[in-house]
Parts: sequence; structure tokens; C-alpha cells
Amino acid sequence: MSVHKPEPVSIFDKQIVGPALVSSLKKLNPIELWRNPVMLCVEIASVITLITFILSLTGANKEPAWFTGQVSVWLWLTVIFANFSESLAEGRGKARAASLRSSRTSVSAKLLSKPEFDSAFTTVGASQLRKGDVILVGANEIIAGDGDVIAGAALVNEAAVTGESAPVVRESGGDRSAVTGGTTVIANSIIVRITANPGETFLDRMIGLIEGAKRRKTPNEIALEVLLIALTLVFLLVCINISPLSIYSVKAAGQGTPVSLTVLTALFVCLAPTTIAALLPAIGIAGMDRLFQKNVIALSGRAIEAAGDVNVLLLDKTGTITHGNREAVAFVPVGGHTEQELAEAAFTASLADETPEGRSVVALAREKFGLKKSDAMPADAEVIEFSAETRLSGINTGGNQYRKGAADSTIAFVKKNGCINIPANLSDVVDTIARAGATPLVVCKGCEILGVINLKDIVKAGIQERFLQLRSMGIRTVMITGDNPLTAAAIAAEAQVDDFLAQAKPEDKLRLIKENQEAGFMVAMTGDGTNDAPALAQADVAVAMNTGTQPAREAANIIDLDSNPTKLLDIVEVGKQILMTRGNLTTFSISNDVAKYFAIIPAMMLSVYPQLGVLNVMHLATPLSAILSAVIFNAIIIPLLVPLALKGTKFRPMPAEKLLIHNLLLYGVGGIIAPFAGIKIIDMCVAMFV
Ligand SMILES: Nc1ncnc2c1ncn2[C@@H]1O[C@H](COP(=O)(O)OP(=O)(O)OP(=O)(O)O)[C@@H](O)[C@H]1O
Ligand SMILES: [K+]
Ligand SMILES: [Mg+2]
Repeated sequence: MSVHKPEPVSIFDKQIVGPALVSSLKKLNPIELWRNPVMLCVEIASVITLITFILSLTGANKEPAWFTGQVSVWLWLTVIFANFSESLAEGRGKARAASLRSSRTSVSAKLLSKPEFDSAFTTVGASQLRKGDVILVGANEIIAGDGDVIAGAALVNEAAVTGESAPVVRESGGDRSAVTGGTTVIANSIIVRITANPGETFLDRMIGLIEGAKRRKTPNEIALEVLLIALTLVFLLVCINISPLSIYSVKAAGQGTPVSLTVLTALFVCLAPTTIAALLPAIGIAGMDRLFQKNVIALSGRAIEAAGDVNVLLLDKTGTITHGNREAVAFVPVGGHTEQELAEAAFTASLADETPEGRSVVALAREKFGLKKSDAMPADAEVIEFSAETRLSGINTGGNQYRKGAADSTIAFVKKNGCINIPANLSDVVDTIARAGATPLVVCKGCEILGVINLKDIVKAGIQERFLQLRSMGIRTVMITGDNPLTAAAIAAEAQVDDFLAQAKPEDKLRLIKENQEAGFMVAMTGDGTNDAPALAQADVAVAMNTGTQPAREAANIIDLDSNPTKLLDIVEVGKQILMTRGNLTTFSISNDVAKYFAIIPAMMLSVYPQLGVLNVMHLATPLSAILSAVIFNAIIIPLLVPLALKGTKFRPMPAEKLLIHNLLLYGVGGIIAPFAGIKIIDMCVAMFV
């Protein structure tokens, strides 16, 4: 089976532009426009000028109909252009959501009465599954809902969700236990405990997010919007006060005409920060969409923006920096014991260990010494499960305590039992394995330490260059692991992280994040394990590997479908781009006003004081053409800036202050000059027609 990732369509594709045009008309509905108050004001202005136009036609308004009509048309276009930019930004997501939805067929599930492979089942529809239900999924069957594998291991094709057709391992016990509804088991059977009710699954959430239905404004967006509304109110007050002033002036001078409602409305729209208000929603949506194209699902826009300011990145080792399939590759006996003795004890200690590590020990013992795991456990067996706190697992059987675990934990265990006889060569063996970057697991039977299991894991390829890039962006990388300091140091050196913390328990990971946050840093964390979940919940930017456990994915605010820890680079880049684009377009929008003052104010004054011709520094043809040109410029600048809003300001890795000055010059000075030129050119065109 091979499903390929859909080709990313361009934002300006026909498929997207058509529906976006329709939706930008639908968005004229004031109830929808309520979300963008500045644009709602422009719509009200459009209605007012539509009325003055109708009055010009009937003769009740003395202004020429070509003028009022044109002003009204361009004000309506201003709102439509704003809606269009938002619709265009939503377009690609909508298309992808539609394809996700169509891939979600009505799946049935085998609901088990007991969580055992041979237990009886009833066939039910996916919509009947509830949190806590246990289902059996066999080869070539679609997993009916999100859940955790609680027994077995299988190859799963996740193309329906990730677009990636390479199958992945999903297994119980380890950090790769989460399965996503809609994906397909290729080989073997697994038992899955459902973790989401219908309608609340990952796929549902994903569809909602990329359609923009669940999008909430980020704190940054809200802050900017408050500023934009305040500016709009100020200009509204100014415009309202011009009317009585002009009437008074005309009376006092005994000549001229007072400023008309059409002109005041036009002036208001030109001065209000319409450009940035029009493009603001598109900037955020397009940013999320760019991330989505990179297979990153941001569950909140806030997290992406926070990523733009990240200083510290904490990464879990196993499964994040390394591939995470830690496998037993050798038994190294100590203290005069034989390899077979060690293998037998390790095998017994792992009989009930359903973690990938445990299963790999059983597999190695079978391969080397033909030890077979009969399905029945020793009747008297008492299972001691692995936990990140104890770093130890095993069983008690036949009066013996079989254990395997981290070296310090196992040594502490035998010492606690009153044994003091630690083999002399143990620490050498442990250190040699650890220095090579592998994980040593020390095995004991009762009081006796028999030897060490070598658990090997591989650092993901190409990770070093990406960490180097993060460093050049001023982001410090810190690896945190439950593993021992020697292994941690070896992997840290190989992966080239800046720092590491070894023997970290879940609460240590959490504490490290809090400390960094208290020191004023913005902290990102990537992880996959249940023991990473508390830290993920605390981090400002929490990226869960899609291969990770359900608790990790629930605690995170960003999910990487490719499970690539260096994806943070892309996330940071998009975050910075969103913040920069927003800042740049705000600067541009506000500095535009300068030219508009020069175009409109003299035109207005001229109608009151015709002798003030010197004010017309731009030499615009007539007062009416000047006002109309400003309105037209104000409208068409929106579609002209749409590509920038959607693609984002080009990201340049340079120091923040330098970048700020660069952007201020470009968009501030550019924002002052562009409308002078634009309005002048439009005025010349308008003058040709009237
Ligand atoms: N199944 C197991 N049985 C006994 N001990 C184990 C088992 N799995 C891991 N250990 C030991 O416990 C230690 C900590 O566990 P683990 O590696 O899962 O922690 P972690 O905090 O998730 O670290 P990492 O960043 O490497 O994922 C391991 O280094 C290993 O020594
Ligand atoms: K404006
Ligand atoms: Mg882990």
C-alpha cells in the first residue's frame, strides 16, 4: 500500500482563489465581520457612501454621482479585499481538511469484553466507541479511534493522517504506544484502549484546526487589535468634529462649502489602520498553514508565536534525539558468572516486561540460548513493573527476586537486601557500555549481580547540523534523560547539544523548565514519553512527537507528524515570521497615513478656503480626484500586500536589533513614500476620466 503526500497547492491556485472569492462575499455579513471591528467600521462607511451615492442620483445630494459612486465602490472593495485575504489564507487548509474528511470512512471496530487477544468481541461502529473501550485491531484493519496500544506490537501505516507512507511500529509499554484513529494496521494484531470520544479525536481536532473553525486570536493579535481599535476611534472622533468646524468656518468666512459626509467618511477610512486590520487574520492563518505543510500541527497559534521568541530548547533523549528502539544487543557477565546464567536471569526478569527494552531482552535470550517464553507466567510470579522513578523492573518467583535496571538502582536494590558483594569488574563493564552511548542495564538474581545488558540506540541522522543552526539563532539546546551521566554525555557529544541533564526524573524535567522560565527564558520542550508530559504541559512551546504516548500528545501544544526533534527550527522560523510580518505591516499601514494627510486634508480645506491652493503640495488634479485617489490607494494596497502577508517576511538569521532597524527603515520609510507615488499615479489616471 502506498499513499503519497498530497502535493502542496499554491495559495493562488485556481482551486483556492474561486472559493475564496465566494467566501469573501459571504464574509460581508456583519455578524461575521464582527470579529474584525475595524473592517466592520469600513463596512458601515461603505453603507453611508452608498446612501450618499443614491442621494446624488436623485439630486438630493449635490456632489457628482461619479464621485460618490466611486468612493462607495472602493470602500466596499476595501472590505471585500480584506475578506479575500483571510479566505485565501484559509483556502489551502480547507482543501486539505476536505481530503482528510473524505479519507475518514465509516469504520467498524471489534469491541473486546476483556483486554485479551482470545477474548470474545462484538462488532460496533466507530461512532459507538467511548473513552476506555478496548478494541482488537488485526492486520489490514483501520484503527477505529485514537488510543493506546495496551498489548502487542504492530506495523501501522499512518499515511491517512501524516501523508507519510513508510509504516511505523506501534507497541505497548514504551514511548511508541499511541495510535491515531483512521490509520491502518499492516501486520500483526494489537489491543487498543480508546482514549477519545467520537468527535474529539485527533483527526477531528486536526480538521477543525486547519479549517480555522477552532482558531482563537493569540494574545499578541488581541493586543494589536486593541491598538487598532483605539486608533480607529481617535480618527472617528477627529472626523466627526471636522463637520461642525467646517460648517462654522464657512459661515464665518461667508464663502465655500462645508465638508460633505462622503468626504468625511472617505477621510475616516483612509486614516483608520485598514491595511493591517485587513491582513491581520491572514498572517496568523497563513503561518499555521505553512507549518501544516511541514507536517506540524499547531494546536494553538499562541504556541507558534511563542516559538518565535524561544531561547532554550529541552529535548528528551530516547525517541527524540535517538530513534528510540533501544534494543538489547549483548549480555556481558561479571563476577565469574557465565553469559548463559546472565541471559537466563535477564530473560526471567523480563518475562512480564512489556516495554520495548523488555521484549528485546527476551528476543536476545531466545536468539542466543534458545530460551522460549511459554505463554504462561510462573504461577507464583509477582510482577514488579518498570517505572521512571525506580528505574528497575523484574519479577519475584520461586523464592528469587529477578531484577534488571539502571546500574545505581540495581546496586542500591541488592544493598538494600543486605548484600555487599558487588563484583569488582562491574563498574568497568557498565562504564564501557555507557561511554559508547549505549544504556547498560544491570541484572541481579536475589543478592547476586550477574552482569550487564547492553541496550543500543542510534542518534537520528543529520541532527548535528540542525542543532548548530539552532545555536546560531541564539537557542540553547539541553538534552534531558533518565539515563546515566556517561551514556548521556556520550549521546550529548555525538548529537552536539549544548548541555545535558542525566538521571532526570519527571519532576526534574519539570523543575528545569520552571527554573529557566523564572530566569526569564522562553522555553521549548520536545518529548514523547508519559514521563515527559508534566514538563510538556509547563513549557511555553511543547512539541510532542507523533510517535509518542497519548499523555505526551495531550500535554503538548504542537504535534510533529514526522517526529523529528529538529522541526523546532521550522516552528521557530514560522513564529518569527508571523511576528515580523505583523510588525512590518503595522509599521507600513500607520506610516501610510502621512501621505494621506497630504492628499486629503488640503483637498478638504480647499472646499472651505478656495484660496489655500498652496496646500496642494502633491499637485493633485482636483479636490475630488485627490480624495478618490486616496480611497483607491487605500483599497488596492490590501491585495498588493496579500502575497507578503501569506508568505511572510523573508526570514534572515541576524541579531534582533539589527533586524528591527532594517525593517523599520524598509517598511516605515517605504510606507511613507509608496502612497505618495501611488496616490499621485492614481490621481493622474482619475483626472484623465473626469
Ligand atoms: N524496561 C526497563 N526495565 C528496567 N530498567 C529500565 C527499563 N527501561 C529503562 N530502564 C532504565 O531506566 C532508565 C530511565 O528510563 P528511561 O530511559 O525511559 O527514562 P527517560 O527519562 O525517558 O529518558 P530518555 O530521555 O532516555 O527517554 C534507563 O536509562 C534505564 O537504565
Ligand atoms: K487606512
Ligand atoms: Mg523517554
